[in-house]
Amino acid sequence: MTAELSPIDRAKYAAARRSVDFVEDGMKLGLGTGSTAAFMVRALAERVKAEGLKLTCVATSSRTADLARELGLTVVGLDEVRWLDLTIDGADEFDPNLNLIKGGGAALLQEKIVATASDRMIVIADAAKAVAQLGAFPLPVEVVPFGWQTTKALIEETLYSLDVLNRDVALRLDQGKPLRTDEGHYILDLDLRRIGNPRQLALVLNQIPGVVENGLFVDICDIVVVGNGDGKVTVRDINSGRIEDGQVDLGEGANIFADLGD
Ligand SMILES: O=C[C@H](O)[C@H](O)[C@H](O)COP(=O)(O)O
Repeated sequence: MTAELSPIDRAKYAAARRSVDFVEDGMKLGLGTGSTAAFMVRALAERVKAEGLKLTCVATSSRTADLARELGLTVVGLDEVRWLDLTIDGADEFDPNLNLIKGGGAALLQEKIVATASDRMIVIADAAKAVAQLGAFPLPVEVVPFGWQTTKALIEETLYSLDVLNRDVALRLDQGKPLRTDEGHYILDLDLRRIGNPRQLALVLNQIPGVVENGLFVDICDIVVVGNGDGKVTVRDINSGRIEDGQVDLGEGANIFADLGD
């Protein structure tokens, strides 16, 4: 079954599978959004079933909440628990300092709130998401629909004042209409090619009226678990500097992949 999966999906599964080893009984857990996070939710549900773990989960999107509930996980609102032990989520890019671009799946707002309210954040990714400098992936910025074109112009002016050379800003569409986030906002994708100073850009963008949040996660992620198509995984902890290599048995994913219909 796993042989039919693309190498990228095997890499995502490997990272996801390894990440759930960090989950302990009784934890309050943040569940990320996206294809890698979906593998994690499935791997987590298998562990919960097999070991009878008692977990309280907070989802970062309606999609993740639906999937987690469907798989029998207990999902509550963030305000019911206030603080989480751990959040596991995907990313669109991560740099050597474990700063991230997130929001490719339009869930960056809830993702940032949940990750910030967690003792630790683990990012799970295939190796292609590792970059020397953030920015090849267009940076998602969530804006309110009211006056969004004015907000877009203000963002462009701000990028100009920061000497950002490439500053293409595009409204994200879904079937020809502006994509709406779970909160009803729009997403502007900033194609910047290179982000020299993610901390500065994140702060400046959030000063612009109409901007709700941006997809730069600076100093939020603690651990990255990087998966490869052959099941090899590397765990890197930015706080301790520890790097650990391991291997995930891709055959263990057979149930999960079968559920996906692959
Ligand atoms: O809004 C979506 C999230 O930030 C995702 O975690 C991110 O886009 C990575 O998604 P995927 O695992 O599908 O590449």
